[in-house]
Amino acid sequence: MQQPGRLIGLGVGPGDPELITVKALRLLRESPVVAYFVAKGKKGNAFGIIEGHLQQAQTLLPLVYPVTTEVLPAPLSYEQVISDFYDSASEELAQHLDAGRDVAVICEGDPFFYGSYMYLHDRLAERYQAEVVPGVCSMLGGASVLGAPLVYRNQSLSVLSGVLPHEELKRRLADADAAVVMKLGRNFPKVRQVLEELGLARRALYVERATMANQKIVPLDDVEPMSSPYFSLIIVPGERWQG
Ligand SMILES: C[C@@]1(CC(=O)O)C2=NC(=C\c3[nH]c(c(CCC(=O)O)c3CC(=O)O)Cc3[nH]c(c(CC(=O)O)c3CCC(=O)O)/C=C3\N/C(=C\2)[C@@H](CCC(=O)O)[C@]3(C)CC(=O)O)/[C@H]1CCC(=O)O
Ligand SMILES: C[S@@+](CC[C@H](N)C(=O)[O-])C[C@H]1O[C@@H](n2cnc3c(N)ncnc32)[C@H](O)[C@@H]1O
Repeated sequence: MQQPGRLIGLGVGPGDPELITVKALRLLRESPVVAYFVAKGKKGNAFGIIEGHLQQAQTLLPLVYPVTTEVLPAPLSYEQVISDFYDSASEELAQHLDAGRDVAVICEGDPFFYGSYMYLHDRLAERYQAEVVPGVCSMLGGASVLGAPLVYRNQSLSVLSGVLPHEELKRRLADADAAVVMKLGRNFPKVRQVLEELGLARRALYVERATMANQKIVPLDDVEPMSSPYFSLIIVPGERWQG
């Protein structure tokens, strides 16, 4: 019987192509099938990071999100559409794995840090051998380009989703020594408002597409509310410790 292929979750870092690990690069080059998530009509951030390393013989498997920001007509629900999408993407991968081919799923940043790969992993890792290669995640790429040490001594770091409702975000930020707020995009105006209400806006730093060629660092006050892209984050660094 044919030995099944390996499922490989491959972190490729936050954007700068030099921030990929030696191991990820080796496994990328060795994988006959390379899968990647991508929004409709876009090139894919993860794909853009590694495309220069691809060889002709490799099979490319774009996994195109059926929806990211679009409003769905009733009776479709976002959760159902997304869950069906992960089911069918998993089956597509399973066909290659059953045929003995390794599949590398390339992931922007780290695969297990808010990565879509997790949903494939949850569906497939019990059936196939799975290997995950960590990547430099966006908040660490962000801290480095912002020149912002994150946490000193005994401080704790809160990683928050900008999708949280106003009051919950406020409660969690009020308690945090240091924080990273992910998933800005349309959530940006709410997040900035919360930071202002807590008196944290002056400490907060904002970056779009950290470490990518089109990276943009803008003072929080100057960000156009509706122009913040999904690939942006805010860091509230821990108070400097006079060590
Ligand atoms: C709905 C929404 C809300 C939310 O974030 O919760 C959401 N994505 C939104 C927008 C959006 N997503 C993307 C773009 C194009 C970006 C561009 O190309 O510039 C845009 C913006 C646009 O389309 O304009 C692409 C994308 N998405 C993910 C990755 C990375 C990866 O998968 O690794 C990549 C890059 C792939 C690549 O290119 O490499 C991953 C995730 N995105 C999810 C949800 C989760 C999956 C669904 C689920 O299961 O719920 C998951 C897994 C995160 C998770 O589960 O935490 C939010 C609407 C917010 C709003 O309303 O404004
Ligand atoms: C679906 S999560 C993917 C996170 C990724 N797996 C990681 O390890 O960072 C997408 C969110 O990560 C953040 N993000 C990812 N890459 C980024 C980058 N290069 N610059 C700024 N934010 C980024 C944004 O907050 C975005 O909404």
